[in-house]
Amino acid sequence: MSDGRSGGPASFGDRLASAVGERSPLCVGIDPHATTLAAWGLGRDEQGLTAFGAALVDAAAGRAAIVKPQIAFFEAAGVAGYRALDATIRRARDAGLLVVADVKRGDIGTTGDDYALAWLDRDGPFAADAMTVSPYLGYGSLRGTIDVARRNGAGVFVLAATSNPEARVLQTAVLAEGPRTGRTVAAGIVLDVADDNRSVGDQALGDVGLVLGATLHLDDFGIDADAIGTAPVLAPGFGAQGARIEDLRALYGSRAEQVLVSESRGLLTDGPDGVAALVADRADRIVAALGAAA
Ligand SMILES: O=C(O)c1cc(=O)[nH]c(=O)n1[C@@H]1O[C@H](COP(=O)(O)O)[C@@H](O)[C@H]1O
Repeated sequence: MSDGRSGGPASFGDRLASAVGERSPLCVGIDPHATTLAAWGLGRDEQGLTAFGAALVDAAAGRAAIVKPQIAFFEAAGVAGYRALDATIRRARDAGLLVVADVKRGDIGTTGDDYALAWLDRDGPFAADAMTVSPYLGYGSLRGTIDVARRNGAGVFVLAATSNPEARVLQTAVLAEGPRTGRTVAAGIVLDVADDNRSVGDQALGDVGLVLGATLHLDDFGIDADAIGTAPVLAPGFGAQGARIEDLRALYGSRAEQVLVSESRGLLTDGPDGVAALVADRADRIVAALGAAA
């Protein structure tokens, strides 16, 4: 890994910007659902999960910036699943892909620090480039996690407005105290993340990203797209959950260029041999959507 300006590892934001520029802002979800494994003739065991991961990684290589293994589907197979996950992450890194571990971790500070070391330490067991984290124990509880990430040239994606409909009542609630009084919970998180990225200078993309689902309208959550600042946006919800790549600009406005279009099940419909064509289709459609007038 090349050195960054401070002599440490290159930042996640800079590495992500390069990966997007070289390939595309597509994030290929690696979600080995039991039903898909069965349909593909694979077992929910080390061999089957490793084969699934390899098919997705090989299809993503050269076209996607990043892959996102959903840890739940590996964890469901226990220790064997974690061995398959390890093989999948290594294969992705060897292919030049960035990896965001979709673990949705979040705990009190001292506990959170060890989650971060487990997933993001460059010499740690998984050494992913980024992980998803939940701020619902308070944004401040993520401080140690973000510090570990930055020290390792890694990043985090903070859940702000998630794609699932049942999140809305919580994430649109209005804060009654603190510096973000009067803002929605989701908008408060967006502002906290933007401040965090601003605090480390002038990277084109920050190391602290946001999860803003593509199934919702930012306005409905009280979020102003400009407030996102330099945060990269992980946007699940395309494909199986109904969002359309063609709506990228309508959904994310001034920040559409910072969005990682994330799709999982939608890339699995044509079997292992069909993934590469679907990945290419999505990458082309993103380029077309971003090329279209705002
Ligand atoms: O953090 C995520 O990736 C995530 C956040 C969110 O708001 N909604 C969401 O669906 N996800 C994840 O994104 C993936 C979506 O999968 P598909 O609906 O099959 O494309 C799953 O792994 C989800 O856990």
